[in-house]
Amino acid sequence: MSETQTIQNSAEKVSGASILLDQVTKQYPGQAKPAVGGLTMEIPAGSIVMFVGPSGCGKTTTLKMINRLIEPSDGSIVINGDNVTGMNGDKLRRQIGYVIQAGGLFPHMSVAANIGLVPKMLGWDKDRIAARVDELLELVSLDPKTYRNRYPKELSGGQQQRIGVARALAADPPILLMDEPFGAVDPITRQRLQNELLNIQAELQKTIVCVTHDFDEAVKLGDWIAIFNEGAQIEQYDSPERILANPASEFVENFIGSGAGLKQLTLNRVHEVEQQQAVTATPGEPPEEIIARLEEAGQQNVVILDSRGRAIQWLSQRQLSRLQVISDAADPDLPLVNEQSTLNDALDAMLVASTGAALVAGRRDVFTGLITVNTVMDAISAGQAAAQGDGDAPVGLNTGAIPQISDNGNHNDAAAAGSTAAATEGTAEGRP
Ligand SMILES: Nc1ncnc2c1ncn2[C@@H]1O[C@H](COP(=O)(O)OP(=O)(O)OP(=O)(O)O)[C@@H](O)[C@H]1O
Repeated sequence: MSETQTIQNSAEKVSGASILLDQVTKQYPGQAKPAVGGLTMEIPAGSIVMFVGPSGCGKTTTLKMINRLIEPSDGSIVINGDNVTGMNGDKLRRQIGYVIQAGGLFPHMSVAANIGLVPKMLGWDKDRIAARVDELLELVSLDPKTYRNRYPKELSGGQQQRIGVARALAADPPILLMDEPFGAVDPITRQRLQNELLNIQAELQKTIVCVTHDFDEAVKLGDWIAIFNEGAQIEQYDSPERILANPASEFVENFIGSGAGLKQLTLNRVHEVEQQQAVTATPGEPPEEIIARLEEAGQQNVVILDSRGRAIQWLSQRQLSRLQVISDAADPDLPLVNEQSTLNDALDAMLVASTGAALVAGRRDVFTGLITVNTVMDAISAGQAAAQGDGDAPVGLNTGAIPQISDNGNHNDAAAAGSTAAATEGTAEGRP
């Protein structure tokens, strides 16, 4: 790939680019063993791939070789079919978003200047940069008027992290690399940021490679999870469902830890299951009219929505019958979940509120319906059954070149035989 080349976006809806690590090795000077040893790995366009594994196993080194912040000692990085190993590193990095813990923002630059950094380097004019900054602030759920002129120290940890994501997305790169992006925030903010990332991804379909220490985070965010052992040896590279249902080795079993059954709950998100419609009303509506509507619909409870369609109260017929007027006060204890929340989060919300259902909010927190305990239980059983099937995981191995793809789209027999032989010899092998 020449220095003037740019990464081409994939065809169709996916704006992400495919990445292939082709027999990549990193040997740091003075180290006995390579930090990354002969790693071959497909990262499909438009998917989220999570890197997990014990400390020092080579996750960050592998990530940083993709944008060549670390130069591989051997092997190549191929993006959308183009070998980028010889490309100018700075130019490559302007086309790959990079997010690190706590956002990695420049403290002396305003939010707008931080976000506009790469567009400015790319020579965009001022108006275009300003419009892009505002658009990205909206995307990460921060009001542009309030935040564009602030400095990083005037932001919470979660807000800094959002700006970090906005900055990485500024020039609309096809690839986003994230190194422990949510490591420095509290668990609730972390959950919210994870949900936001999933919302953004649903819209943008980037290729996201993310290093995390948190296996639950990997399960929640990943389309695919790569579990590495020392030297970036792949122990298993597969869907979260299948890793949980069929760990490839004792190492993976230990890594998942106890409670694999419960982790299944984090596999499904609220938007993937059916929601029940609810009777809704607005503040000021006469309670007796609402009761009449509930009776007609054969329902017990009504959801009160504010002027922006957000749920603020959830009242039973009995509560309604005692009220003169429906106020516009928001009940702080509502069992509220987001469409991107996991079923685990939804069950939690129901348990905390001692209710058999939770209220679901979609984009901009608009109420979309109810999720019930029964729906959650059914989804868990269905998920467990589905995880038993064989699927088409991307290739990940440390045993040589990527197997050739035959005309019918399968990896050919010779390569498959090679993989099997390697696996029998006890070499790390990503496909079960
Ligand atoms: N600049 C360097 N020089 C020499 N050795 C290094 C260098 N950077 C990393 N290493 C070594 O390479 C190995 C892999 O490090 P890397 O940071 O990629 O691991 P990691 O899996 O990301 O770890 P962690 O989860 O602790 O962040 C480690 O043994 C580390 O000590």
